[in-house]
Order: sequence, then structure tokens, then C-alpha cells
Amino acid sequence: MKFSQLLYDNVQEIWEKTHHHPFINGLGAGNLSVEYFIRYMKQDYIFLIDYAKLFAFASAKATDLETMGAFAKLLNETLHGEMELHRQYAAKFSITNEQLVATRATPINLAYTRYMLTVAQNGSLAELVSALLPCMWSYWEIGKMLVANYPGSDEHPLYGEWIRMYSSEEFGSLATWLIDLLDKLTEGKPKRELQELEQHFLTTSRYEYMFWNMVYKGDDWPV
Ligand SMILES: Cc1ncc(CO)c(N)n1
Repeated sequence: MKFSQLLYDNVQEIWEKTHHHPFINGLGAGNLSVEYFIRYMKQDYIFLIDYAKLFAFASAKATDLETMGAFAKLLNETLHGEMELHRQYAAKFSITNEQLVATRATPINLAYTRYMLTVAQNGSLAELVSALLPCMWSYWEIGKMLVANYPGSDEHPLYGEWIRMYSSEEFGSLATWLIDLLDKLTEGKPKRELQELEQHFLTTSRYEYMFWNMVYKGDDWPV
């Protein structure tokens, strides 16, 4: 069995629960409160700044030029593709770029990004990829699930664009590339090392769920 299949099986329950979360259902059904979506968009924007940095770390840790270039491309895509989607949404709600970057991270957002940045700074490339893979992979799964289970959701005037981005073949091919890379990086690795990677993947899958739940509930600093 491929290592990525083992990772997938380990988190099936968590991802399944995410697919049934009211925030995700609201996106699919098109009746998610705009207030909640704005909350998500702002938190996700600052999340993506740190997420982009992970690709810079990965590029530096790569041992061949092709991998180095692929991570540089991902860094670029995040800054100018994915974050542009957020900037366009923000503009619709009259939120300026200055206001977007000034968003204060909630405890869960901060904990999630600190976790990944710590792995990025101290861990191997395989560790880093294991920690960041649930971001890309779980979003692609959500995108595909929404298109399959909520026909026409990708045409929704507000949420359609979001769904089209994350269900797109282009996004899927980036996720697939990362999955394949991790399978290559882990070939022949001892069980003890693999278990550490499984733990990273499980932890950030949990954080992904918690991120959705946080923006739905409006969790923030209590004081
Ligand atoms: C929290 C989070 N995880 C993953 C993605 C996908 O890149 C995103 N935009 N935000």
C-alpha cells in the first residue's frame, strides 16, 4: 500500500466529518451566512501568508532543481492565485487589502500555522510535506464532494467561484503532485519515521476541521 493511502485511511473519519460540517454544507447548498463567509475569508487570508512561507521552506529543503522549482511555483500560485481569490471576495464586501492583512489570527489559526512553521523550520522535507498536505488534499476533496453532491453549487453567484477553484483540475493536479512527492520521499523509510509523519498528517487534518468549526462558531480570543 502506498504511504499516502495509509494517511488517507487514517483520517477518513475526520475528513468525512468535515464534509458534513454545517459550514461546508452551507457552501454547497448556497445558504451559508455571508457573515460567516467573510469571517472565514479574513482568517484564511492571513493563514495563507504563513502557508505560502511553508512552500519557501520546502523549496529551500528540496534536493533537486525540479522539486525546488515546483515549490517555488506553489509559492507563487498561493500568493497570486489563491490569495487573489480572497482579495476579490474581500473587494466585494468593501474590505481593503490593508484591512485583510491586519486581521488578527484566532487561537486556532495561530496554533495551526505555528505548528506547521515549527515543522518547516525543524523537520525534514518529508515531515513538512506530511504536515501541509492535508491543507491542499482536504480542500480538493471538499471541492470535488461539493460538485458531486450539490449539483449547480459551482454556479452559485457568491460561493461558485470558491467551489470552482478548489474542485478544478489545476488545483487537483497540484494536490496529486504533492501526494506523489510524499510517496517518493517515504519509500523505504523505517516505520518509526513514518509514524512521525502520520502524526503530522493527523494533527493538521484535525486543525483543518477545527478551522472550519472555528469560523462557523466565531471562536476567538476570550479577552
Ligand atoms: C485553512 C486552509 N487550509 C487549506 C487551504 C487550501 O489551500 C486553505 N486555503 N485554507
